[in-house]
Amino acid sequence: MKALKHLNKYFYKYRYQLIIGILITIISRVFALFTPRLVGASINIISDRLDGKVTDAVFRAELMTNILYLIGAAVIAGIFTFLMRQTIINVSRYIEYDLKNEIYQHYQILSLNFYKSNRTGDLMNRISEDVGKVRMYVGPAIMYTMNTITLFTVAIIYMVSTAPKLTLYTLLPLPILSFAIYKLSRLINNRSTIVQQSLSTLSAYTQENFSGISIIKSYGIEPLTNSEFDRLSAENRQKQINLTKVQALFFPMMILLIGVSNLIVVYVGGMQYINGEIEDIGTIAEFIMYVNMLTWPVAMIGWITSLVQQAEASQERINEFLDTQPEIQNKINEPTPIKGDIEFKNVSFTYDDTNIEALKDVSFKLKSGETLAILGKTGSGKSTILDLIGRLYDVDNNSVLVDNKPISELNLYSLRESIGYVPQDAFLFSDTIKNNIKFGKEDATDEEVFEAAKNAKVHNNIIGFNKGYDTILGERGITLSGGQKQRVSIARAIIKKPDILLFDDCLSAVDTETEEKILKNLVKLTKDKTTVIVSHRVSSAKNADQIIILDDGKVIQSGNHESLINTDGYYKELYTKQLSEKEM
Ligand SMILES: Nc1ncnc2c1ncn2[C@@H]1O[C@H](COP(=O)(O)OP(=O)(O)OP(=O)(O)O)[C@@H](O)[C@H]1O
Repeated sequence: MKALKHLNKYFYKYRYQLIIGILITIISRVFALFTPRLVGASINIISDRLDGKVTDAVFRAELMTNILYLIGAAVIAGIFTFLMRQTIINVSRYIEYDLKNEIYQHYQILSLNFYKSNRTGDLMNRISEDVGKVRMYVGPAIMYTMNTITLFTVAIIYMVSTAPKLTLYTLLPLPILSFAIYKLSRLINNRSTIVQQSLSTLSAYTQENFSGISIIKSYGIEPLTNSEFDRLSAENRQKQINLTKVQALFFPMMILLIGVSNLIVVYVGGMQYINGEIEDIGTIAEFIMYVNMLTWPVAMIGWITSLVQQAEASQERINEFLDTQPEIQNKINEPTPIKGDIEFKNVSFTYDDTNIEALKDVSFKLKSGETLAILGKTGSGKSTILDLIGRLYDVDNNSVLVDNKPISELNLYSLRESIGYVPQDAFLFSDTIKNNIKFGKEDATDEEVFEAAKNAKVHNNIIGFNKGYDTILGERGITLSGGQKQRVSIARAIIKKPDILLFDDCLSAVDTETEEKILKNLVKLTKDKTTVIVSHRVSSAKNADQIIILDDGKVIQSGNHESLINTDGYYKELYTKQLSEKEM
């Protein structure tokens, strides 16, 4: 139960609703338990009438009163049972909502490394499946526990006061029932977990195939994917059948044990009545009703135990993530305005997970408003420099400085707010084009959106779509071309008007003519902004104040366009090669 302690703060938050819920549960059960007593009393009065002990008038009056009480008790018990669900189950839904938000907010602050070491499916599972299992503890488990305790306490008081010996015999099979249900529930849960796992394998496989459908079609491997799907599906079917087998045992077992209890009541109760140990025949009817009312809650004890065990396991998995501390911590609470000076002082950086030394002794200094272009072969460390400027990873020795301060001494959120980042693989959300651009500035007006799109040279493409800026992208909508995606992504960054702009090879899918036009616009827009452009093309770098060339994490050349084209080396070779390609 240690892991479930995490939920105590929520129980405290909803304490009043829970207390009311518990009181309502008690009231509903007390009223429900009037029924057996009233049925017993009604049979007794019938028996008395048959024996001539009461007059017809008394018989009619008493029977009628009992019937009215029975209806009244059933109605009240019904209303309170409704309210019981409305309070306790509602609280469980509130707690489920709060817990999901807590987990989601925590996910948001965790560092990139966390996302690399955990699979997306697992993150999703913990926030949906596991939270669902925890809710079963918060809601149904608590509700049925209260239900069982109240029902048991009141019923046993009534039963012992009526016929103590018969009570003992009646209750004998119940612990066996509870134990059997517990065992069965565990078996059911184990098998459902196996079914869940096989379902997620099946859906992960299907999802991946749908995403890569164009590859599957162009390679003509549909028969292969069909037979793999068939295999996974057959596996899942077998697991479902195994689960159904044990599930099918649940009700027969309950019916068997209720039957045995009923038999005991009829047999032992009948013998006691004949022997004169119990006075009224109505007691037997009353006890049969108790047995039937108690069987379900007793079975519940077994079920609840297994629910709590599952919730405990799920909460443990949730806590494992909630206890994970973000590697990148914000140490400064007050916002720090950012000017945009950037300096790398002999920066070396190794990725923990791969042990790849991506940067080796890299140094450069960029004043606010200046532009730096980074060129180099693939895998030479260019994107890593941008990641370090956005503090997606921390370097050990305070060697990355922004505004002359170690980057870790700036407010993390101020830093990130001041950055407009265009990644290498433009990611667009399944939303309208307009909202995708406004992502950079939520309160942007339509005019600002159009202007950003014009500067990114994508406006004309967008207005060419039937729904223009309201065109939905992604799975539910149209697919943009690689170059269009990159340009929407640029518009998203420039609409923000950030102090620092980071472009990661974001014009690679754009033809050179459009690139030229976008770069022209960017020169105007980034005049007073610190800009870092990663590229494989000289055309993107030539206007920069500074250019550095990386090779295997090291700076092998630096300078500006003029100086570099006059020096033998990577830049000059690239320039000559790209110039001749252009002329061809
Ligand atoms: N998140 C990461 N985790 C571990 N290793 C990484 C990570 N990102 C990059 N690397 C490694 O670090 C090295 C530098 O990668 P980086 O992405 O900075 O290169 P790049 O110059 O931007 O390459 P490209 O031009 O292909 O985009 C590569 O060897 C890469 O495999």
